[in-house]
Amino acid sequence: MAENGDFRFGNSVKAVVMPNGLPKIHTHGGGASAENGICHDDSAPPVKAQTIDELHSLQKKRSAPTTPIKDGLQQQQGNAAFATISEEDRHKLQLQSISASLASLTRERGPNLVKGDPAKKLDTPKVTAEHHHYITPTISVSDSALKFTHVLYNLSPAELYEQAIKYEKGSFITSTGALATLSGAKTGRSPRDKRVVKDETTAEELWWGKGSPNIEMDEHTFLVNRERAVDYLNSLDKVFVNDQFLNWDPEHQIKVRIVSARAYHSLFMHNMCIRPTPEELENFGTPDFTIYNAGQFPCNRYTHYMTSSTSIDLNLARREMVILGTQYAGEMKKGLFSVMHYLMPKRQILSLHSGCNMGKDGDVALFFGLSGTGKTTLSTDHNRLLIGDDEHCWSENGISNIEGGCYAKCIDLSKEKEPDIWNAIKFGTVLENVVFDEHTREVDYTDKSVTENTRASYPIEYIPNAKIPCVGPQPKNVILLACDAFGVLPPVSKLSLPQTMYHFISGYTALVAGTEEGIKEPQATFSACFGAAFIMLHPTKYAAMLAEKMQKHGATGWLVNTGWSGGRYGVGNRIKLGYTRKIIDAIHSGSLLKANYKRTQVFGLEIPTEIEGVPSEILDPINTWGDREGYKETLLKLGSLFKKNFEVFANYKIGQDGKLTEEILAAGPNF
Ligand SMILES: Nc1ncnc2c1ncn2[C@@H]1O[C@H](COP(=O)(O)OP(=O)(O)OP(=O)(O)O)[C@@H](O)[C@H]1O
Ligand SMILES: O=C([O-])CC(=O)C(=O)O
Ligand SMILES: [Ca+2]
Ligand SMILES: [Mn+2]
Repeated sequence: MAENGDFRFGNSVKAVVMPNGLPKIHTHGGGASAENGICHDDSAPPVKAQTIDELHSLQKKRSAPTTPIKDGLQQQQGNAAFATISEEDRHKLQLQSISASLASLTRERGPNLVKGDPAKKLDTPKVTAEHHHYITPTISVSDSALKFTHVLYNLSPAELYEQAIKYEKGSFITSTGALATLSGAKTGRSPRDKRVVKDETTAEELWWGKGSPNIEMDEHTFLVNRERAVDYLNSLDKVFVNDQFLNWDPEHQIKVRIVSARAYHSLFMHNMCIRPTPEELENFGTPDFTIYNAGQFPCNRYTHYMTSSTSIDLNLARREMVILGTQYAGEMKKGLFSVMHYLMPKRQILSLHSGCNMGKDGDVALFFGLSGTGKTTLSTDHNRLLIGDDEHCWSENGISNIEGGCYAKCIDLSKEKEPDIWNAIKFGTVLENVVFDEHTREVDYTDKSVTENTRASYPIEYIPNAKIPCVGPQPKNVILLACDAFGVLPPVSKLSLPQTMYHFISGYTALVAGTEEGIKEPQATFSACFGAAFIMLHPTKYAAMLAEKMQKHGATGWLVNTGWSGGRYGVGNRIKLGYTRKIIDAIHSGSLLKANYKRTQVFGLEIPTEIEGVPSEILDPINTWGDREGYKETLLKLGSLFKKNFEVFANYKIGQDGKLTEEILAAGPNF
């Protein structure tokens, strides 16, 4: 026993004072422990290891089964070629595919890849190493051709936590188990740095010019940036690779690959995209779309078109996206959303910046709105099934979520008002840019020290009543959310179809720029289709599809103001979330459809006179303003902002005959 170097405390321990003054601990040799009836800690069976290394090797067992080997019959039926090959070959194919993704387009060969963490020394990296050959290697190899890049492929959240905490500054575990991270200098998206390759096809198909989010770049510049990102990624010791899916409708699902430099990015996408089962992963094959996220590595300002150190580049023909100079993870999520806004309409499927939930009776509601208007907050509803909080497709099959997770705003998050989101912030959840107590690691959700755009990204199944698979039937209600900081839009109005189209194309919200001190002017924002930053085609294309689908399926449109009441920002207050929830309940239940309505001035909106659980006097905003003149003035001001914004759309025809266009124009403010 003593020879093994262990020692134990007991009444037989003798202290002998050593020359250095410290007592030497002396223990009895074996056998004597039970003698005096004192239970020693060797009463448990001894550990089944002779060395520490051996002990550690016992701790981990091989990962859960890959697909069970299919029986002969299934194989004959042509059930996936992958099932017939050995695991080793399958890994080889996977590495080959990743090496092809990461290959430079100009060098003779792709990077040397090896699977696994470089920190875990592998005896024989050559065995699993894989590179992608273009032509036979020549003698003129560069240093980069000699090094290995480790691939951390579809790691689990636990593994990604370890990577983040060990290697990424600013990564911590919060008191509820979430992974707190910093996204670096950028804490939001950079729409002015998002470029799209303009080629013969996209020049025709996409929306370009004033108001469009598609800032052009040429193919060559894209390749320059792509090479820069790929070289950067290959220069690292390791890269993270996620192979995942988008769209819960199996008929229109796409396969995406995300190559990134940070565990934070890998965990974020693990949460946000649809997670493949081990079997689906084995049969993944070649991705339909690939993101190269070089994160902190900037673009070269000498490169044509570059106006800052950040560039987010989309190439639809190559089905690739390159991210340079921003670590904000939302860039990947919303970049893929842009891709869906191109691919889906080609298949007559409408892509939507909306939340979606479903009642127990199968009634589906969509929640449109710009950032911060309440899509996530209101679609996450304890009494209903959550289909998704941000991105959906509307097809002949019904509604399907594009994503596998949610991305909730956290500023001022409270357990009482948003219990489901609060409880979703646990192990596996990425918490971006929040501030926490350095000792207890309790998050202070009111703290805006890093940014106001603090976020939580979690898998959708963290919401207890998530609807898995995330699909639902044709929608019954289409709810347009606006956070009106002017305080003149009614808390709820029922819309005609042309009005729904008018407000969908307008895409209005108004937030306040600086919320810190003093009263600042609310800033009206108009963003076509409630998501101009992500659409690829002209807004009227999406609007026509929405009109056609709403008409066909008899959906009712609503406009809900989740913003100010009782005066503009600085005078009034934001409508209580509890009231907005009651309004939404009345829409879902169908009771609001049967209410009595009156028509408002200027916007011509139909507003109900009564809603259960909501004080009737707030339903018409004029009642809540002390200053009636101020109300009228502000209402007219907002009306003219709407008119001015809509001017650019006045000349477009919507739908086949253009009849709807006249009706839509007439459905705007009238004064
Ligand atoms: N009456 C209200 N209705 C809805 N949300 C409210 C209301 N009052 C305050 N809020 C707050 O407004 C915010 C709405 O943000 P939410 O995350 O739902 O935005 P979102 O529409 O999902 O935006 P994004 O597209 O950026 O994710 C939440 O922080 C919520 O607590
Ligand atoms: O994309 C983001 O950063 C967050 C989001 O959902 C939006 O802005 O609509
Ligand atoms: Ca959201
Ligand atoms: Mn969003």
